[in-house]
Amino acid sequence: MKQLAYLNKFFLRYKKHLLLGILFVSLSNYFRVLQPQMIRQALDLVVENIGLFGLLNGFELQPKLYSMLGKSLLYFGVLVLLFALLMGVFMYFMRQTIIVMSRLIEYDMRKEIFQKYEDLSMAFYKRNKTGDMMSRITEDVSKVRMYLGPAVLYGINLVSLFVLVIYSMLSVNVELTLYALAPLPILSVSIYYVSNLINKKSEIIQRQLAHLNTNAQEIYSGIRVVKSYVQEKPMLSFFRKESDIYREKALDLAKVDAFFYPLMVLLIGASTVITVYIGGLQVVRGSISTGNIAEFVIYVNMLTWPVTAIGWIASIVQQAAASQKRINEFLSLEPEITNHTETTTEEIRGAIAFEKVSFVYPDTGTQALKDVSFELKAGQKMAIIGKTGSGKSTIADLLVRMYDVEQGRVTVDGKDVRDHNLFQLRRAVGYVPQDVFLFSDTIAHNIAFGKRDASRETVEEYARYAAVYDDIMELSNGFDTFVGERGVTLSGGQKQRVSIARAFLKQPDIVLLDDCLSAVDTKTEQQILGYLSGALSNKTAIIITHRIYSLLEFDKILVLEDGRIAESGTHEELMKLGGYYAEIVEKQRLEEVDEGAPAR
Ligand SMILES: Nc1ncnc2c1ncn2[C@@H]1O[C@H](COP(=O)(O)OP(=O)(O)OP(=O)(O)O)[C@@H](O)[C@H]1O
Repeated sequence: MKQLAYLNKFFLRYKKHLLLGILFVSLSNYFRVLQPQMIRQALDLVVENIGLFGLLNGFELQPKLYSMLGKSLLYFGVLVLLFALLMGVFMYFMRQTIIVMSRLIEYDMRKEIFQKYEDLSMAFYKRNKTGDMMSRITEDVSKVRMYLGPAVLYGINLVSLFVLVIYSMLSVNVELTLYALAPLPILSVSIYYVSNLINKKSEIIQRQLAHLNTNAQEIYSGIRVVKSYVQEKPMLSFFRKESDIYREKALDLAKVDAFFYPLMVLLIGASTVITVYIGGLQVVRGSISTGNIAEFVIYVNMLTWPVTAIGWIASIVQQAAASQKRINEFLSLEPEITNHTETTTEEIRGAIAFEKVSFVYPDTGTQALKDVSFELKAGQKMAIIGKTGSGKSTIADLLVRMYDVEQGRVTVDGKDVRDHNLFQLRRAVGYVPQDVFLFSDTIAHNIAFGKRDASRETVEEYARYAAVYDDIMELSNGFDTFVGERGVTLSGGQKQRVSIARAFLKQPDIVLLDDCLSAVDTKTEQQILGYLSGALSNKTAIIITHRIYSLLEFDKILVLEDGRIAESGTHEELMKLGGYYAEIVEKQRLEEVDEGAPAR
């Protein structure tokens, strides 16, 4: 319950809805309780006049009494209808206030959680599974919404109806009230247990369904591997096994579910029988009227749903508290990477320095960089090469502050990256990460991702710089072609170039390309590098690569080995050194000779 206190700020924000809701619930119940009283009066009128009607048999007055009785009954009937109508109107308003309030809070909460997710750093994304994050923003919020809307609504309804009905019952007869209400607590407790059981079983089913979905999704994504290894049948039997488990659990739930209504009907039946029995004796004793029995039977039935709802509400509140606990866990997290600096008018020139930087990935404890130092003046170009896992991408991550260094310092224009305005710094860097990612949107929107207002001409211009224009024009809808989930309609090289266009369009002060020319042929590579050395000649660029680019004259080349700088210098210096770099250049030259390409 403590967890749900977090939601109070939302109740406060929408207090108008809540207060009006309470008012409408009470008014609706007021008119509801008036109805049995009208019925009691109508019944009493009939019972009282039956004897008189018999006595007047054969007399002229009998038809008059008949028509008078008919008119009175009609009057009561119209009143009951009118009250029912008023009750319905206020019921409509109560839903329009409380349920609307719950939807508005749900909307606010989703936005809040989404924003929190966006603020949290990369380390958070490494630690948590996407499915878990998704379920907190969807299922958990929906469960909390059930508390905010239906549970609050039925809770208010329960209290107001109880006060009104029990007051009306007690004012008729205390003893009959106690007898009539006796089975209701049993109903409430049993419903609580049954709905708890239903919820537990539903959760198991939900989990199994999620598992089934994940499996199916993975099989579809890896359909190429499945088909080429002829694993369709084993996959089907695996899916069937998981589906069988789901079916068993669903049937199990159906059994418990089937108990719900019979149990309710049984206990209401018990209440009605007791009311008629004890009420009948009271009528004989003369302490209540016959109409009171009917009135009580209606009251008891009126209380059935709210009493049933107690168990149901308790179960919803329990679930909402568990969900809110999970949501609060994320909301209370503080992002490791934060911005402490106001936006400045100062432009980033692009001088970069790493000063004795060592870095250990917090989640795995892997030491990725050890004592790395280098300096790059504004406008200089640098290549980083090295074996896989040597720490190249980590340098890029530290520069754009996906992580912060623990030892040493990373500076841009002589200022620690942590003292720069985070967003200005990131905006200044045109970063193409190694794992290229395109959104399920049109190619044009993907390219204009960093500058949403870019015109179509601009998008096309940058697509040309990234040497992907012709490829895009060959697609059926050109720049309006929709890129499917993770860009399935594009080849690896095309995806890389679309991401490069996206980075170039930002007109960055620092270009950071992480191994993003790997799936691109030599001619295209030359086109892109030509843009870098031409139009972007005064911009700083760091290119992480496995290949040596002969076209681009690098001011500095770093060779990383196991997180340390093993070699550093210009092409000529490193060639003279005769180390890893010279070895790679030689290997590449031989390959090019083999392929018949001109060697450098
Ligand atoms: N997010 C991460 N969490 C934990 N460890 C990581 C993470 N990213 C990289 N590492 C580890 O840090 C080390 C350096 O990785 P990095 O990605 O910087 O290498 P790389 O030189 O770019 O490799 P490649 O050429 O294969 O891309 C590796 O041992 C890797 O396993």
